[in-house]
Amino acid sequence: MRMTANATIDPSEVARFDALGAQWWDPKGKMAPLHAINPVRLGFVRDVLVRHFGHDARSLRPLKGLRILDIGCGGGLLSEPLARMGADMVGVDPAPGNIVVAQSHADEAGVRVDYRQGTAEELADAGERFDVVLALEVVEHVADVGLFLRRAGEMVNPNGIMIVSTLNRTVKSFALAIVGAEYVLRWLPRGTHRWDKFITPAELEAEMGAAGFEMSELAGMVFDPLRGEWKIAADTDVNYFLVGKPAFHTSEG
Ligand SMILES: C[S@@+](CC[C@H](N)C(=O)[O-])C[C@H]1O[C@@H](n2cnc3c(N)ncnc32)[C@H](O)[C@@H]1O
Repeated sequence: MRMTANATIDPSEVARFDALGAQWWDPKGKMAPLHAINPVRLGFVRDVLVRHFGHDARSLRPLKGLRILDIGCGGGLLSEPLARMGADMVGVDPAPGNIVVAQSHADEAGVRVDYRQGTAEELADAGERFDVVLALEVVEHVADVGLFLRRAGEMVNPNGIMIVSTLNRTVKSFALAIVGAEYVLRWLPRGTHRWDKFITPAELEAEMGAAGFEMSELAGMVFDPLRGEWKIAADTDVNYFLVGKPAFHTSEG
């Protein structure tokens, strides 16, 4: 496997994702939790973007006209549906196996996504610019969160937006995301997450600030056991989203 040596890369993390292959798109496989949260997070991303850019939420292609970068795109679980919503999608991931899976799935589905094997840093160095930069469920797997966000942030247009989702570092997240999800329910393979790499919203906001972004929205995502589904909520104790706008350009979308 060829992998780019890079400051934000934790090679053992990337190797684990690289080995997933067909598991990426199996809703009952190792990535089942991502499939379970996908409708809710796609709805959240769509709503944030429609509001920010003043698009028509009822349109069949509400993201038309937006160039979006999905950093750490994995098998393409986000890139593909966002492309269906009309976005001009670029998906980047350092794991070559992920890009092979994502590309062949998109080809079979007839969806156009520009997938690239590489890192945020490489795209930033190449001068790429986007209306939207997404890093969903990625920062807890990178080697240097501050550097990752700075390089990702460089690619956001002045009127653009960055959305990051991750896991909070709380007693509750240790109980639910590590003990519950990996050991009791076995939703995820053991060792998928390291609790010490989780980041609190205040820490993430500070890192985003250092990258030149101010927080415009903080939202939690929780599992509703009565309905058996995930939903957006004020509770950020375990899973959460942080939306940031370039700090020097705050008033309009
Ligand atoms: C939990 S998966 C999330 C995949 C996708 N974002 C999603 O939510 O469906 C984490 C992904 O981040 C990628 N990754 C790890 N370190 C990275 C880095 N430094 N830069 C970009 N992506 C990275 C992994 O290869 C993996 O595909």
